[in-house]
Amino acid sequence: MTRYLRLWAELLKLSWQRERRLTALVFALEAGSVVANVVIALSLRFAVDYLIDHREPLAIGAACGAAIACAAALVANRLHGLVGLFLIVEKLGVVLDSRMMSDIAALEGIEHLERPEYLDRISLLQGGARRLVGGMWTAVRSVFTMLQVVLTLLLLGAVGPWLLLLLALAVAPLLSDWAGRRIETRTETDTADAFRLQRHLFELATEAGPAKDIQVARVGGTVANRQAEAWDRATIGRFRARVRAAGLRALGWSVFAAGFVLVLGLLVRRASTGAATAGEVVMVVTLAITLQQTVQTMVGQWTTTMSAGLFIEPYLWLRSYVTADRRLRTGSESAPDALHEGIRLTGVGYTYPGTVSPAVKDIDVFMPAGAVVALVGEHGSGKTTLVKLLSKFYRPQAGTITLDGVDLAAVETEAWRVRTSAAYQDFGRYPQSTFAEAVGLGDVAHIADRRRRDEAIRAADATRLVERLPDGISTRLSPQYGGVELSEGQWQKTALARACMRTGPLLFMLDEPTAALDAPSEHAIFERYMAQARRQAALNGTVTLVVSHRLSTVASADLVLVLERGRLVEQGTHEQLLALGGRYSTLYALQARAYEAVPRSDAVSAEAERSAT
Ligand SMILES: Nc1ncnc2c1ncn2[C@@H]1O[C@H](COP(=O)(O)OP(=O)(O)OP(=O)(O)O)[C@@H](O)[C@H]1O
Repeated sequence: MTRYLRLWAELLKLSWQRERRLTALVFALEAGSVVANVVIALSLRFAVDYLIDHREPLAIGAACGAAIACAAALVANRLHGLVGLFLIVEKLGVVLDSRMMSDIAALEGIEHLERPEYLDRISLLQGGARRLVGGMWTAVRSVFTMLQVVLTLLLLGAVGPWLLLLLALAVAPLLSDWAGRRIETRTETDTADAFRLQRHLFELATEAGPAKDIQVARVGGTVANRQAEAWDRATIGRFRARVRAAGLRALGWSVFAAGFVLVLGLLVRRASTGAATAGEVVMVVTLAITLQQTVQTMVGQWTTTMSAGLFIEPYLWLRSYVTADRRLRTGSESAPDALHEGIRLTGVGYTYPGTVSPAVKDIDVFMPAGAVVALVGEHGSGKTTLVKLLSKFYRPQAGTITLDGVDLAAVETEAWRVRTSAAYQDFGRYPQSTFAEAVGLGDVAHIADRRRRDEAIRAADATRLVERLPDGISTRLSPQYGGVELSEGQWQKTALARACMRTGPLLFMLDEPTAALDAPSEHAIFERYMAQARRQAALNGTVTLVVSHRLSTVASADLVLVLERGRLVEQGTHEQLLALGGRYSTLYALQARAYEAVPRSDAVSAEAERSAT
């Protein structure tokens, strides 16, 4: 609870700093509403008693006081709804949302996007900022509600201390709601994975890409059934929890209602014997109704506050995750300006969290400055993992990576990222941007540098692609944003051009950059990269690391690394590896035979395809 209180205090401070006047207004409205309710009860009491005593002017004055207080309470409530809920929650929600986004973006690693238990929390946080701020405001309101309860009880106590019994009765609905909320929250967390699964399956069946696979494989029915099962698992569980919680709440309210009837009966009996005045009876009835409404409000506020816990927990988790990430940040040294010796991996090993076998193990390799290094191997052999380790997305659990003898872990991650360029296998697409922006994002500091962008486009063999776009580089990359839909190969060329935006990286990584392109296209692009890599190498010793499945394409690399089940099994030049007659030469011979077997007509159409792109 202290964690929640600390968070609310922080959010309140934020509200005060950002929206001082509105925050003050909300506080004034809350206080006004509390005072107005007390004034109503007291005014009604005096109005009735003065009336019975035949002091009409005073009775009229008291009745007017009640009417004015009533109107003020009404206006305060309406205004509060507008100012408190809309302006503050909306405005602060936006601030908090962007804070969360920058926190997530500032994380060095990518585990939070890959591990299901982290993803669950991140997906809960999407759009949760308003609920968080709303929860804080509800907590503030409940302080005023409690003040209302205290004042109401003081007035009731003044008539007869036994009337305080009403408070004890009011605890019943609060307790029952607390128990109900616990059941609901627990079930929501337990069913979060089923909920995520059903959403994923729904998207799978309704998005153009996977829908094609599903249609061809004729598994639409299976996907639909699985989605329905996951949906049932999530919703039936949640429905049952809600029914149980509703039962508990009904019980709590029944206890309160029964006690309320009893207390009122007793009071009427006292009035009939002259132990209480008629004005007091009216005041107690008014106060009892206020108390009942206040308790109901309190329960509602409690429910809202606690349901915000669903977002507070992941939010607090995110903050401690971000803090831990910052603490774990190893590097403080700046990245070198140029590589003179090269990049060395010594005994590097990494096992993904939640898995048993290492994705890469005992990797010992030296990539000399200026070298073009090809990384080959079967699917799942650890190529991408190595690329991610070199990008500092993960920290090696064993061994070290050094740059000219300096441990990469000691180099500040931000500085290292600025000195790397990469086209990853699962590259980003940015469909809402223009082609120029999608390329320029590769080096935001130079996003408007036309010369650099044109060179990047040329290097990625994307000049003809731009010529075919209806608005050239200003074309938006999605029909939804008034642009065009790119093919997979065209997206890949865009990602490649983006990777070429940054000049002078120390490490240039291309993780299957041309997988969606035809062989001649890949060959042409690779040749161009090789020329560019050599130029870069001469300038600052750039190491170019290319992951590819087409061995013929990477044959001219200075060093070929062959990975098998996470281990580096062979390394050398293409010729050395062929002479070795091991894994590489077998794979190469297999691929060469397959190419020889391609009928000429296919080769011609591949060439024609290339010309058309
Ligand atoms: N995020 C992850 N969580 C758990 N295991 C993973 C994750 N990413 C990869 N792996 C596992 O690590 C191993 C190496 O994967 P990696 O992606 O590095 O292989 P790869 O050689 O790049 O494969 P491909 O050629 O298919 O891209 C595989 O067994 C894979 O299942």
